[in-house]
Amino acid sequence: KVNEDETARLIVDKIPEITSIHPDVSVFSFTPRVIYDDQTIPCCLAMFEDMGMINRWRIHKETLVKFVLMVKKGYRDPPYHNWYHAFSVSHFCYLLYKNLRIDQLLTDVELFALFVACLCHDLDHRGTNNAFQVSSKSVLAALYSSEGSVLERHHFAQAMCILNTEGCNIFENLNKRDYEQALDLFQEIILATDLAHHLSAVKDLETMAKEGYDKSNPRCHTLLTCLLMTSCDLSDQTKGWGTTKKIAELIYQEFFRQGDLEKSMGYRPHEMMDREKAFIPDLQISFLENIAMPLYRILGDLLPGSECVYEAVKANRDTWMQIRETAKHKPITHGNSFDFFK
Ligand SMILES: Cc1nc2ccc(C(=O)NCC(C)C)cc2n2c(-c3cc(OC(C)(C)C)ccc3Cl)nnc12
Ligand SMILES: [Mg+2]
Repeated sequence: KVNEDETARLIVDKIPEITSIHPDVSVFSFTPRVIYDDQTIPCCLAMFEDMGMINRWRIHKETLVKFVLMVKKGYRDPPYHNWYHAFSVSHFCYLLYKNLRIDQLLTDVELFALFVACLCHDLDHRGTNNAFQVSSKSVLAALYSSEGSVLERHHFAQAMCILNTEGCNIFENLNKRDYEQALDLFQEIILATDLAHHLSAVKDLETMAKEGYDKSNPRCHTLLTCLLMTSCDLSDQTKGWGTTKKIAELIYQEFFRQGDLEKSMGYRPHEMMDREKAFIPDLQISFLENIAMPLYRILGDLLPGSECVYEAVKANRDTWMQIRETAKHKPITHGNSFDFFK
């Protein structure tokens, strides 16, 4: 439940000038996770404002405040897939807008749908993945497993519930055409955060990177919007080593809890979810080499000026390789997988 006085204060207070949140808030190296929890909503309002979305889409401030508050409260508190993940993902979308002028490649409806999708893309995440929904016969699997992307369909459904809540529909003043397009894009972008969907699109993304972006081609718009969403989703990997290390701790806390659940259900968990088998440096090196680096490589090919982002991800992969060498030369410890995080 959204408490009244918190809403009232946010509505009465002026939306802060974005640089008053932090002077470096619009540079790629800035880590949004340093922002205090009670500053995250004012920062979201400031990002909407700074991107000109409040005026462009005639969003009532009260509606925007209620919407963002409902979204923040719509996240549970697993180690990784919580509100701070959604907030940091949304901040990277703001960085793409401020630094790479993506407003010259996408329409303003696509940009708006993308930023709102960043905020909502993991709503009500339980800290377990799609495979677990099916193996545990969860309610979500019962609802969505026939179509696939079980979690992502739920995240979208939760977002629609918020938009359909009295006084929370930030799309309400869009004309009919923009409204329908925005909601279609919104769903498509959230479904694009399913890793399986991304992996099936990589070939087409690589072709587009080679042939170049054609602004008049609708397929290019769809591919780019999905690529920008997944780039935002993984953006913790584009910061310094301190963030990469901290995120690995959170992700494997979440993965190992799922593995423990799977063991208690009589299943043998995936190695990356088994705290007794996982060797995190190897797992992170393969995730960065097979998923993250190719993704930001394509982004760098398509968006001049974003090469620095790819270089940051590569540097983090290199650091994991150093960690791996050191950890491998240590005597086998029978501690748990987080030992080298000490
Ligand atoms: C630091 C970091 N390590 C990860 C290590 C492994 C995996 C994983 O699922 N491996 C499964 C095997 C079959 C490949 C994901 C990881 N991961 C993600 C992530 C990305 C996702 O999909 C998009 C955004 C489309 C790429 C979807 C869900 C998640 Cl949790 N975000 N950060 C991470
Ligand atoms: Mg997700």
